Amino acid sequence: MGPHILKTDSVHLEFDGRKILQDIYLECRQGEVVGLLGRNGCGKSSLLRIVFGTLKPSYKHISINDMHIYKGYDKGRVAYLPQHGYLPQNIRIKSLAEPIIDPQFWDDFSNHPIYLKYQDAKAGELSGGELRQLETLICIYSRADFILLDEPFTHVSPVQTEMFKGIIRKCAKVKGIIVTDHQYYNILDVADRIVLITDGSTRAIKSPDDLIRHGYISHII
Ligand SMILES: Nc1ncnc2c1ncn2[C@@H]1O[C@H](COP(=O)(O)OP(=O)(O)OP(=O)(O)O)[C@@H](O)[C@H]1O
Repeated sequence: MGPHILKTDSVHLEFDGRKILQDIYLECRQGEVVGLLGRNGCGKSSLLRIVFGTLKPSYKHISINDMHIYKGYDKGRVAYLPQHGYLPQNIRIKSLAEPIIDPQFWDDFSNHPIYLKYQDAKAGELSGGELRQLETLICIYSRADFILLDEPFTHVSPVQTEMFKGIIRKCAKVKGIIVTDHQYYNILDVADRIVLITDGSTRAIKSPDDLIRHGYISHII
């Protein structure tokens, strides 16, 4: 069997009569990193939440290998790193992580310094940045076939960003990963393909110049 393919199509999302998403096609195959870009408020987080299953639009069609799925999180097929924390505060990190982490990546995860340091601590005992690091690692190394990452680079130091990019590339050898962040240069670096959301629609980006043409960046740094 070929690589699994997650397809998201025909999403229609409105808030209070305001159209947010209307002409969406987003595909992700196991083995690739798809970068999702777009201006503030264009609907990137909403789209990831729709794929994960925690936001219900008026219409959507989501499938894995052309089999319709209702909620990405069912059967753990899709994992999602939200912009804001998701780990419960009062359970030890070790107990939280063990059932979530993909066994093929357990050695990588469990030897990571942040896990070695905090495996017996509870989420509430970590600093904001440390917690973000740990949450991001747990999500990327999770058992899901498809990983959705919402702003993994935003609250971490440059050296952590480089480390995350390496882990994303490694895990994407066997998983499909969709990642969004306003650090677009890191997205351009880590992604195999770029999709931009503008005016409620997805557009395939072929070169950084397309990002200028669509008004997402004014120049390339
Ligand atoms: N629960 C809600 N009720 C009303 N409007 C909402 C709700 N959630 C999101 N929106 C609106 O939908 C639009 C898309 O929001 P979303 O968070 O998906 O954007 P985004 O592209 O992820 O933005 P950013 O880059 O700033 O994080 C925004 O205009 C936002 O105000």
